[in-house]
Formats: sequence, structure tokens, C-alpha cells
Amino acid sequence: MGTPYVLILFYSKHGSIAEMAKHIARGVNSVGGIEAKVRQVPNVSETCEATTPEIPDEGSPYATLDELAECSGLALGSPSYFGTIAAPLKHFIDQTSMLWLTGRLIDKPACGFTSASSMHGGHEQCLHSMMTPLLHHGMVWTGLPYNNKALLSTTAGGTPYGASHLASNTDEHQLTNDEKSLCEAQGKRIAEMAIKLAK
Ligand SMILES: Cc1cc2nc3c(=O)[nH]c(=O)nc-3n(C[C@H](O)[C@H](O)[C@H](O)COP(=O)(O)O)c2cc1C
Repeated sequence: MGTPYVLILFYSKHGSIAEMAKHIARGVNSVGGIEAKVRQVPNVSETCEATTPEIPDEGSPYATLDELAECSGLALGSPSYFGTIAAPLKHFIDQTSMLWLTGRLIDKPACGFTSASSMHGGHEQCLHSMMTPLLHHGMVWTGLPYNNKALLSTTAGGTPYGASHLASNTDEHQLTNDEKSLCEAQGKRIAEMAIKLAK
């Protein structure tokens, strides 16, 4: 059996979520005995099922259902689209019926991270919408507790429900220091929870 891993599974069209994923991975990899596996999902076509090359032109490799089944913990990342999960990530989740039927994800820790272009445009709501399917899978939701001081000082993203990024600046992918610190705290926490729950 290989090293246990936290799957960082995301969709990112313009790069903010991909940037957050790097900082979450850094947090995961700061914990001994577990590592980050960073995977994206492909976009979906507007008219029919898209066929994509197995290896994306850029960014992380595409996730497989086996990688989700085998993970010790999950960090799910989606841009906030009308306050909820972006369709490509929802499409991937909607292919997980077999994992639900076999209970493969029960008792594994999960967390969410999101990015939205307006301050009150759905950070919390999107994180809550990610929680729903993962609770159906029996996963244990882990938020971000307030001993992370950046939750009190942030003037951009960051919520107790999960890390978030406010993508309204000129360089919309650039995270603030507080946002980076909360992403790293989220990665560290999900890794520590994965180790605790595996015992
Ligand atoms: C279809 C669509 C819907 C969106 N809905 C919202 C929204 O409800 N609230 C918001 O603040 N931003 C919204 N946005 C902006 C994205 O959430 C934001 O640009 C995000 O940072 C994109 O992440 P990415 O750079 O990883 O693709 C929307 C963008 C698109 C394309």
C-alpha cells in the first residue's frame, strides 16, 4: 500500500481555485505520514458529453474515481457559480454512485474551498452546497476553527466553513496573505484529521 493521501479535487476555469489548491497542498504536505494528491476535473460541454484528452493541456492531471475511492481525506474546490458548485465538479460527483453504494467514503474527513468574485456573492453558500453530497457519502465535514487568527483579520476571503478567495482584484488569482494562511491551515487540518480518523 502506498503513502496515504488527501485528494485535492477541483475545477478551475480561470486559475483562482488552482492557486488555492497549491496552498492547501502545502498545508497537507506539512504533516508527516500523508501527502497531497492534486487533481482537477475537465470542463463539460454545453451541448453534449465532452471528450477530453486523458492528460490536460495544462495544470494537474484529471482525477479518476479510483483516486477518490482510495483517498484518506478530501479537499473539494469549486468556483462559486450562482452561489453553488460549478457544473464540471458536480458532474464528477454525480458519477460517484458506486462509491456511495459501497460506502467507500464513509468516515473519511472532507473539506471545501471556493473562490467568488464578489464579497457577498456566495462564498459560504457554495461551501455549504459542497457539504451536502459529501454528507450523503458519510464523510466527516471539517471546517476552519477560529484559532486560525486570519479568520478574524481577513478583509477578503476566508470562512469558518472552509477557505475562500475574493477574486475581485485586478490580478484575480493573487491570494492575500490571510487567504494563503487559511488555505494552508485547511490543508494541515484535513491531513491531521485523516490520520486521526484512520486509527
Ligand atoms: C457561470 C458563472 C457564475 C458565477 N457566479 C458567481 C456568483 O454567484 N458569485 C460570485 O461572487 N462570483 C461568481 N462568479 C465568478 C467566479 O466564482 C470567480 O471568478 C471565481 O474566482 C472563478 O474561479 P476560477 O478562477 O478558479 O475559475 C461566476 C462566474 C461564472 C463563470
